[in-house]
Amino acid sequence: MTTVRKRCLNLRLDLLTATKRPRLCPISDVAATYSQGIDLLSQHEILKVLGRGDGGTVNKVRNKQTLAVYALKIIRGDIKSSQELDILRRISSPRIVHCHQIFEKPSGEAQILMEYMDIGTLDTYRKSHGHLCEEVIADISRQVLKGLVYMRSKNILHHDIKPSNLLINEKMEVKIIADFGISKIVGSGTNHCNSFFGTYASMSPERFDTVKNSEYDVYAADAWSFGVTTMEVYVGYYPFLLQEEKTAYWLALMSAICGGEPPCLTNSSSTSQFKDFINCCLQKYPRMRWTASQLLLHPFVAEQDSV
Ligand SMILES: Nc1ncnc2c1ncn2[C@@H]1O[C@H](COP(=O)(O)OP(=O)(O)OP(=O)(O)O)[C@@H](O)[C@H]1O
Repeated sequence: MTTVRKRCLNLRLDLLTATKRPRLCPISDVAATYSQGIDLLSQHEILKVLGRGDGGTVNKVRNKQTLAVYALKIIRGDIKSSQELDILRRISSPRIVHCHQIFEKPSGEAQILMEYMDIGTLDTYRKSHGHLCEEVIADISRQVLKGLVYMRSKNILHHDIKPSNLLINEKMEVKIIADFGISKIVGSGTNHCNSFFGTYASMSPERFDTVKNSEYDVYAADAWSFGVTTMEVYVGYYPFLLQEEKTAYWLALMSAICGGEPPCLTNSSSTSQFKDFINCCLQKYPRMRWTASQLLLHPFVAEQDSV
């Protein structure tokens, strides 16, 4: 059996039907407008396909009249879509990829017109730029944490924070991708941790524990995923050492996340502040883990944001 470092991407536990959908809270403000019966695809020229996810396809498009460039996500009608749209309607933050318009077809297809993030995902940015220094990581962290704090203020869990769900534009603004087919709106009476959507690799230990997880602050899961993301972007690989098991890969991943000690920065070139910051994110027990608001006050992030 070889020990390997392996990124587990896009693996989803197929428990959709076994999980109760959360009750929706009243929508307090509307960020995206509804396109009044106008098919957004017909108003735009497709320039290229930016990517394909579980929920649909994202295209780079240009408005035929204004020539403005956007990202247009086309979602097949499925169980995830309506909640994704509910969440999109709740959010408006400079730290979340902005959604301009939504159009729903009677067939169930939804079209979401978003701001175009020209640099791409943090994952591709890191791969093309090689090692990112602590200063850059601190700047990225600060922006993502502000996004998480905002989401919390709207009672939204992301549940899939990872490098490929963070987008960057040429101004080096980092925004959380509106991949909210996985996210949850927190209402009462629902166990939000008892949900295995999302990428295994970014899941916090308590999300694997269906017995105890209702005892914890559900938002702690996003802080953990943020910590794993930050460490991965810095060291350049997924930070858990996994025993490769051909028959039960997800069990190996679960045992690494739940059974072992959380990863930490051991290299002498990292500052003690950064090591401590990672340590605060990757606390195995959610009650010990810092919240996004607390992490924003950590010296690793706060000292460059003191104005
Ligand atoms: N606003 C945007 N600007 C630029 N590129 C985008 C934008 N939104 C998405 N993309 C690109 O499209 C890809 C697919 O995005 P999408 O949200 O559909 O799927 P995903 O998050 O990769 O997968 P899944 O939905 O299965 O989690 C992204 O990885 C990114 O490269």
